[in-house]
Amino acid sequence: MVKRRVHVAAAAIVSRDRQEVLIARRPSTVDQGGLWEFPGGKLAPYETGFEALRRELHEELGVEIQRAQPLIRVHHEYPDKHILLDVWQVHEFAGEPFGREGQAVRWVPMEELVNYPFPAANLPILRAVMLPTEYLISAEEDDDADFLAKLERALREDGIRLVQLRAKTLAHEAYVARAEQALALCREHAARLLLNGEPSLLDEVDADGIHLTSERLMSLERRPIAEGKWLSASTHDRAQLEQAARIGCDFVTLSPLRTTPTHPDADPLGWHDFQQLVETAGMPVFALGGMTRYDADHARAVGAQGIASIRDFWK
Ligand SMILES: Nc1nc2c([nH]c(=O)n2[C@@H]2O[C@H](COP(=O)(O)OP(=O)(O)OP(=O)(O)O)[C@@H](O)[C@H]2O)c(=O)[nH]1
Ligand SMILES: [Mg+2]
Repeated sequence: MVKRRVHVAAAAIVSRDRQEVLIARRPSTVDQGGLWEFPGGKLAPYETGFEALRRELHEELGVEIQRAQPLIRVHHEYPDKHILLDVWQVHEFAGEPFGREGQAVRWVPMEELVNYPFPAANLPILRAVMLPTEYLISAEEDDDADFLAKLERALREDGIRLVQLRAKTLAHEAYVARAEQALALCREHAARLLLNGEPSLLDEVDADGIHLTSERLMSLERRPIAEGKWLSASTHDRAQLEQAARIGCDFVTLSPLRTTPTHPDADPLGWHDFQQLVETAGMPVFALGGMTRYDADHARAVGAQGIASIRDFWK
């Protein structure tokens, strides 16, 4: 049997302060009734995703979208159909949203989203909504004071909210000590800190998660940390992306987009191959390798969550 292919446009409407997101409950009489969802619906013939989004949000919530940006595309196999969820982050709209079709509609704080039952296809969307568009990877620094000053600047001036502590040259004790300091600073700025290293590091430092090197990623059989923590990984090709999905990574970096001074011999992916790999990744993907924040909009346009960088944020 050839499965029906359904293309759906859906909206993550995020409050101005980025603290809350609007969700709606599907009426109990329809497919997946009673579950919560991001408002939206199927594309009509000849409609683009964005046109469908505008029409559906008018029909379902009574609002007019003014500014939206692609957030994530999720392919999902339901028993009876293949569904493509084409999700947009809505930044500006006119009107006061309400359930025009009688459905419950609610603004929910980001960290409470996990308490609402969503369709199976929605997990990557929840992750994408909660993540920022910029992922800072820290540079090697010999001195703790220099390290903290640069991290503090990035948090304060660049508004960084997601940090990976990468420090290959530090011995274990020194790494743990630096991680404690970085964590305190990140907390002050409501930023999340992931530790690049062994998953067991979380037993020593109560950071927000672990970032796996691609080598460590490939050696694992299952997710090595609790669901409540974030798990990210470095990937470079389809096999690694598939492994990341298999063990339940929350998001990944995919590199190198461009050649960089740190990895001069690596073959760059370029935007075309990057886009193809991201399309079926099934989780948020940060573009890495020669990226600056000026690449973030383009990265989003080809399906990425945003950009990851050392150099652009480490000053
Ligand atoms: N809108 C929306 N649909 C979702 C989400 N997650 C998810 O699996 N779906 C599925 O995508 C499909 C979208 O259908 P829909 O019922 O919203 O479509 P629609 O508004 O055009 O409704 P209609 O067919 O009654 O006119 C359903 O099979 C639904 O279960 C989500 O977050 N938002
Ligand atoms: Mg709908």
